[in-house]
Amino acid sequence: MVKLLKVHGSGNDFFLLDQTKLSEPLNEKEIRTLAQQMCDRKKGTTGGADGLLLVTKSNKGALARMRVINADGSEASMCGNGLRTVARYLAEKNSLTNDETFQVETMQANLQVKGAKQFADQVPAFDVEISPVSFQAADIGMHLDHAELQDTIIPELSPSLKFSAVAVPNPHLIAFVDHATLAGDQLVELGARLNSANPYFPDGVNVSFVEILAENEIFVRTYERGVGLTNACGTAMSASSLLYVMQVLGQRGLEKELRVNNPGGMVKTVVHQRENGEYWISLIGNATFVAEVTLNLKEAMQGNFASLVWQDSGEQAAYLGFAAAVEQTNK
Ligand SMILES: N[C@H](CCC[C@H](N)C(=O)O)C(=O)O
Repeated sequence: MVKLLKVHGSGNDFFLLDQTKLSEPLNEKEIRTLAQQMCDRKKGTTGGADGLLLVTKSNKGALARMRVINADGSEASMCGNGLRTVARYLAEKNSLTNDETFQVETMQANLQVKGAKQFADQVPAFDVEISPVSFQAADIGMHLDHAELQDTIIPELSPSLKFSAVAVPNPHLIAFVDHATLAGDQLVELGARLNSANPYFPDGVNVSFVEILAENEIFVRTYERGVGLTNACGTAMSASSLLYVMQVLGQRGLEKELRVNNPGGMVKTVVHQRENGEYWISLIGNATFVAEVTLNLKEAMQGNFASLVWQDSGEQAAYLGFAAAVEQTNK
């Protein structure tokens, strides 16, 4: 029997598995199969998840490495909401204090993480670095007639929406929209189209619609590659904050705390610029441990969850109270 955690950041939910605790680490095929079986929203007895987060040893001097496996078994380079929960897991595992900064290795970079002030009673929060940022079509996997895309109409995608594209390093396609468009069907239509066989983003892309609510406040809704519509996507909220600062606020938006609402709750972001001009983003939000899940990995890989034991942490009730209060202030 193996212990996993069911975790979430803004309702973007994952199973977290510490591979270093297994006597025999899973191979690539087993990892893919486990993610597909456990994340299935209909088959799993636990309601599934958006993905699987794997904690492994770092070979690049970080405290540990995080791998992100989407619900369909594909691997993402990063996960902002997931990284907050992995940061909390590692801080607790290594008995670190809340303000101690440490590094987590991800596919493209070692990222700085640290504890943050809790969002509410029993709603612990973490602050994680989102980087590297690139606007180059090649880094985004974008095959349109543009080397970069900033606030531009692309008739093949929509006759009226203006799109921007950025890798953070997950690939994101983002449009600022009005409320009706944010809430309408277009996001799912476009997300589904660009994440099945298509000439523009052959490897898929995370698609987000963003509504500006106030000077320091936006709402982001995302259709994720490898998953579908999610409650929230951390890298999408970071990418959207960056574009909002670049295209709307300008210099005065740098180093400023933004409030980013999403269907699963709310996070805060801060956009920074290094001396060499490169941008990076701080993503600050809840890191909730919903339950400890004990199961037999071999059985789970076959979609058999009969011997699974679910031990609730009680944190989710506190999170739901917080999310309800956020929704109330948004009305
Ligand atoms: N939900 C994650 C991102 C997953 C990205 C993934 N869907 C992909 O790029 O394939 C987040 O909080 O940042």
